Order: sequence, then structure tokens, then C-alpha cells
Amino acid sequence: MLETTIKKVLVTEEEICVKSQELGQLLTMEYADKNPLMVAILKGSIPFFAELTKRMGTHIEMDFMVVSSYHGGTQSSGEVKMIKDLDTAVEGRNVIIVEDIIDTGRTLLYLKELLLHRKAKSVKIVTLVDKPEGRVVEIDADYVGFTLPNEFLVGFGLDYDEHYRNLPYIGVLKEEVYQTNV
Ligand SMILES: O=P(O)(O)OC[C@H]1O[C@H](OP(=O)(O)OP(=O)(O)O)[C@H](O)[C@@H]1O
Ligand code: HPA
Ligand SMILES: [Mg+2]
Repeated sequence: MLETTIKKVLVTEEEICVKSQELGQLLTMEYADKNPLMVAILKGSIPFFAELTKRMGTHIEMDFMVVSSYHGGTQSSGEVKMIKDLDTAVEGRNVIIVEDIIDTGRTLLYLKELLLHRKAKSVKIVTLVDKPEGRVVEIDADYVGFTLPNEFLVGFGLDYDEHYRNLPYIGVLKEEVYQTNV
């Protein structure tokens, strides 16, 4: 069972649900009549993107980008690789990037600079989790769900070697998982 490999739960399903409602309401007010382009960064942001966007009571559009830098492990490779680009032109648009986590900050710095270079009118970042102690470049999210300690996290989109994204909460794995690569 997936659950038996979890050492501790840091954020429960209920807490994620409540926080997504709060953030959704806030974004609804701040982006009323702005028709923001909500950009999900795959794969990790999928569960939070679904949770958040259904709480937004204003017109939005959705698009998707696939980027990767962890390649399965617990350490950033340092190189952000774009696997799939947006279909939508962002020039003149108010863009909201939706992420599961900001850790070293490399992914979001790369994405924010790219979208500003493409002349987006504004680029804001909403992330479910912020791990400020992990930061190696200067960037912050505009809206943060939970600020968590510098441990490797799994669940609600966050993976270890492509597993555990489907956990409905955020937690930390038992050490033996990293040894046996379950
Ligand atoms: O702040 P950083 O250190 O750049 O880390 C954050 C990024 O790392 C993870 O993606 P990953 O590259 O693992 O791809 P995934 O979403 O497919 O898991 C996560 O989903 C963020 O996009
Ligand atoms: O703590 C993490 N867990 C999963 N993926 C990640 N990508 C950056 N940090 C993390
Ligand atoms: Mg990952």
C-alpha cells in the first residue's frame, strides 16, 4: 500500500481543500474581468490546478506547459528542460502560473523570465507549497498555500521517481523508500 511508505503527513487533504478555496476566492476578486490565462506546469501542478481553478468564479482560460528538472530524484539537475510549450500567445495577457512547489526557484525563474520576454502584461505565481530554505536563485511566489521545511515532499502532485503524485495529502517518505527505490 502507498500509505505504508509515508513517515509523516505535513498537510492534510482537508487543509489543502480549505486553502484552495481561500486562494480561489482571492484570485477571483483580483482577476475579475481580466480573463487571466492560468498556466499549469506539468506534471506536478495537475491536482492543485484542478482544485484551485474550480474555486474561481470568474472567466479564466487554461493552458499547459511541461517542464522538468528533477528527472525522478530528490535533487534538481540545475537545468530546466521544456518538454511542451504553451499553445496560447501570452503577449498582452495577464498570466497566472500555477505550481505545486517552489524549491530552488530555478523552474519558476526560468518560466517567469520566458513569459515576460514574450511580453505578457503581467505574470504572477501561485504555488501550493513554498520551501524557502531550498532557494538558490532569487524569486518568490505571489500566492503561497503552505510554507514548509526543507524536506523532500510527496503527494498532491509531488513525486518521487514519478510515484506518489496521487496521494491526497502532502507528506514525507520513510527513509527505506530511498534505499529500495519502491
Ligand atoms: O524550484 P525548483 O527546484 O525548480 O523545483 C520545483 C519544480 O520541480 C518539480 O518539477 P519536476 O522537474 O520534478 O517535474 P514534475 O512536475 O514532472 O515532477 C515541481 O513540480 C516544480 O515544477
Ligand atoms: O520536495 C519536493 N518533492 C517533490 N518534487 C520536488 N521538486 C522540487 N522539490 C520537490
Ligand atoms: Mg518531479
